[in-house]
Amino acid sequence: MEVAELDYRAVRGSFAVPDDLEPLDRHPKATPPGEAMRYHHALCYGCGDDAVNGLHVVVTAGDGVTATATMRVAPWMEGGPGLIHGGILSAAFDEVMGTTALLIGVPVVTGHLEIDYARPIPIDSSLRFTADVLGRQRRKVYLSAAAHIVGDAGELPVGPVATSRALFIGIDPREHFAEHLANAQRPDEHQRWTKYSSP
Ligand SMILES: CCCCCCCC/C=C\CCCCCCCC(=O)SCCNC(=O)CCNC(=O)[C@H](O)C(C)(C)COP(=O)(O)OP(=O)(O)OC[C@H]1O[C@@H](n2cnc3c(N)ncnc32)[C@H](O)[C@@H]1OP(=O)(O)O
Repeated sequence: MEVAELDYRAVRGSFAVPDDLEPLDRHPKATPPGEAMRYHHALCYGCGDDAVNGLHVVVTAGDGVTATATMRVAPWMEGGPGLIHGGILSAAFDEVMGTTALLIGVPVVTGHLEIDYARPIPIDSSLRFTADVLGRQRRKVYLSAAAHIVGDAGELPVGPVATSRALFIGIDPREHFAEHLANAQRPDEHQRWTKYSSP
């Protein structure tokens, strides 16, 4: 089978925050600071309580357009011996920032995500994330985040173990997810997001 060559000039991915950002407001109904942000469904790979193979990230709203999050690095997340797999960490950043964007009242999907891996992250670590909405332009929402290993006494070390930046794109969930709903593990749970009834 012939494999089409990827034209890298056509790849849109880049992270550059534009100069002419629109004013950013915390949505009046956003989760109050200090409370858990629970917007996804119970089987969400990133945050769902019922996702047996999930990350179980817990995101907590902060002040303004910021949030914090926690995740324990479980043994099944191993990549290099004794260390977290880099793709798992990127999924955690994706979840944290995609949820943080909801503070401005815009449901989003990831358009571009980039990670800098600064230090190895051991299995059994507790990670603490901080995330900020940097700005928006039309449907484009720009975020950054950092991860620290929480010490035994709950303290944070000086430098982050990883940092991330991402561009998320605002969507209408009813439109965006409609044609894929039949593949959901529990299609009935998504009725509030979709305008079509499940099969
Ligand atoms: C059923 C119920 C579920 C319950 C939850 C419902 C509520 C949802 C709430 C919250 C969910 C949050 C979940 C957070 C955690 C997980 C997040 C993920 O992992 S999401 C999965 C991975 N991401 C995708 O699967 C996207 C796949 N891509 C697409 O679907 C499209 O490409 C999409 C929607 C992103 C954009 O397509 P277009 O046709 O709508 O819009 P265009 O015009 O192409 O882009 C809009 C603007 O964005 C720029 N843009 C788009 N992609 C870009 C990129 N990669 N790099 C740079 N710019 C990009 C464009 O240049 C354009 O910019 P200009 O306004 O013209 O300036």
